[in-house]
Amino acid sequence: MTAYVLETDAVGVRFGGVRALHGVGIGLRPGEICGLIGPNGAGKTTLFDVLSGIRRADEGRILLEGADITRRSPVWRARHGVRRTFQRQQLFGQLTVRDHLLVAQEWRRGSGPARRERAATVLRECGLDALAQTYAGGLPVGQGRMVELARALADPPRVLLLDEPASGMPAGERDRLAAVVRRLAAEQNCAVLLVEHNVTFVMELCTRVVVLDLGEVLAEGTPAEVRADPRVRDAYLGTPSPGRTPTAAPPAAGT
Ligand SMILES: Nc1ncnc2c1ncn2[C@@H]1O[C@H](COP(=O)(O)OP(=O)(O)OP(=O)(O)O)[C@@H](O)[C@H]1O
Repeated sequence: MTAYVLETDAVGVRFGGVRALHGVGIGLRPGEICGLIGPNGAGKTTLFDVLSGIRRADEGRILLEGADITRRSPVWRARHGVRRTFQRQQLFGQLTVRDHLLVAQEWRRGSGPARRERAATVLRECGLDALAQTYAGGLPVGQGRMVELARALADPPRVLLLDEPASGMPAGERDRLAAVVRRLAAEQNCAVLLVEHNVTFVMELCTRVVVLDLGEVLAEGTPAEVRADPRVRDAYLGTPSPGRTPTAAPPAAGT
């Protein structure tokens, strides 16, 4: 029995001549918060697409608790607890915040009162109760991201993939986001994989970090190990060692 709840085995994806992912093998353990970082174009979103089933890998396999789910649809995966958010917000402007959480539970066909109670609990945990009746279309970006997180939690996930969840959030909301994610991992044993360009946020929140560069895993380890790795500094952290030009602008620190 594998220790991983979700893992990739030698995953490869090509876009014509571009090798977006090559031989990628990562594993997520229940209850861990893992950061996924790397320069623009490293393959982070493509990996999320493959994990959530939106894109089919050209090579390799995706395993959920050891079972091959490579050919399973995004809906199947979501119903088996693999949830994600997107880099670009995906809210329904004409629905209220609360309706987003009710719709997310619809497929279970549980009782209406139970779903409403669950929605109220999650809204409270995410600090959104005051916005329950607000239409999502008018929300500022940071609050919109929080609603996306709440929607992903409405039906408790086993794996949560968060694509730049803190972008556009003021510091106070970022703290709440971090608290919600920590509780989810610690209390519900959910595995969290988080793409984020705010390196300070990643290093503080995550227990492990995977670094992608040019479609391959460049390094992985604790935040301290990854920060100290000269290859990561060269490729991403913006402190190149002599003789190499960084492939991307240095990421924002603490913004
Ligand atoms: N639909 C597509 N068609 C062609 N090439 C693509 C497509 N999607 C991604 N790519 C290419 O695949 C590579 C990986 O892109 P991806 O978006 O996964 O990187 P990323 O690490 O998420 O980047 P960013 O940090 O900018 O979001 C890049 O070279 C990108 O240009």
